[in-house]
Amino acid sequence: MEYQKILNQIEKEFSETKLSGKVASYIPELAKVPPDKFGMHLYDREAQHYCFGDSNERFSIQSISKVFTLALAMKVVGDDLWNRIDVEPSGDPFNSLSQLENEGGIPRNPFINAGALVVADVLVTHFSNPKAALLTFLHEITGDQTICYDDTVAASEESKGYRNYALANYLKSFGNIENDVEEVLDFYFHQCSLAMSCKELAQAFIIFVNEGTTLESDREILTAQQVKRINALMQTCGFYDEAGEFSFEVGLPGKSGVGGGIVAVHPNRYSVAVWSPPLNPKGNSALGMAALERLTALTGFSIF
Ligand SMILES: NC(=O)CC[C@H](N)C(=O)O
Repeated sequence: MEYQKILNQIEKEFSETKLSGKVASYIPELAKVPPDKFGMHLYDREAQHYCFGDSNERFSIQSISKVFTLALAMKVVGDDLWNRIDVEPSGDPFNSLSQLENEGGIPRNPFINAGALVVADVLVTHFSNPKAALLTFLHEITGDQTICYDDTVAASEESKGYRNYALANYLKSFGNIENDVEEVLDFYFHQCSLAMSCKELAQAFIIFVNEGTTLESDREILTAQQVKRINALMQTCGFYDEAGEFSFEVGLPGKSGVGGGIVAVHPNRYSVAVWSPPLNPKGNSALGMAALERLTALTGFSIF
């Protein structure tokens, strides 16, 4: 498959496009990111790299981090995790509070903020230094020791984190947060602040392409069964109330973040990351979704 040709075509097609959408501003630091950044990186199972644009520039991965924390939590607590979080699409925005009341404090899935806060709580319970444990995990799967948190972004989100404070306190009132709310939120804001490039994200997500094993170092990080479950969750819940639309347009499991990044995987073929900061009304990168739609249209295959 001539991936580089296809990527070049996507870059060309969108170079003239007038950007729609708005850069996230509820986290003040994110509002400073230039809206015209655009990059894409595809990494295939033969360990070949294809890219264009700003694919080597690090950006705030935000909710994409929820895939990493979920993977780590599944490794450390196994199926017990599912006593505290469900695996159903929410059909609601990522930061919604409303379902929690009717559903007794059990979040619909691990990718909405409520679910990710419970995952964060699991990691805070399990590790004496959860922030260091998450970095070690990322360094292991990417082989890159320089990936780290952006403390300025974490502090910026904390300063305006009213909704996540509300969610964490509400979950705690149902007994679904074990630790101190401040400690869980500090971990959560840091995981969201992780700075990674499209290339690094595509490399990290290759484990979801390659049955849980890294390509270059051949390390088994997750079992094939765990990968099946995480890919299923990305497919059904990775884009909140736009998960159906992403499936319909792109046809791959994936995860977005309000920093404008999207990562998607084609099991057994490739992982791909795209970055364009302006978001559509559902909080997903507008250009990123369009570019991935072109990728599966031009290659002629998706998982369906
Ligand atoms: N969808 C996202 O990327 C949201 C993550 C962001 N840190 C928040 O909690 O609001």
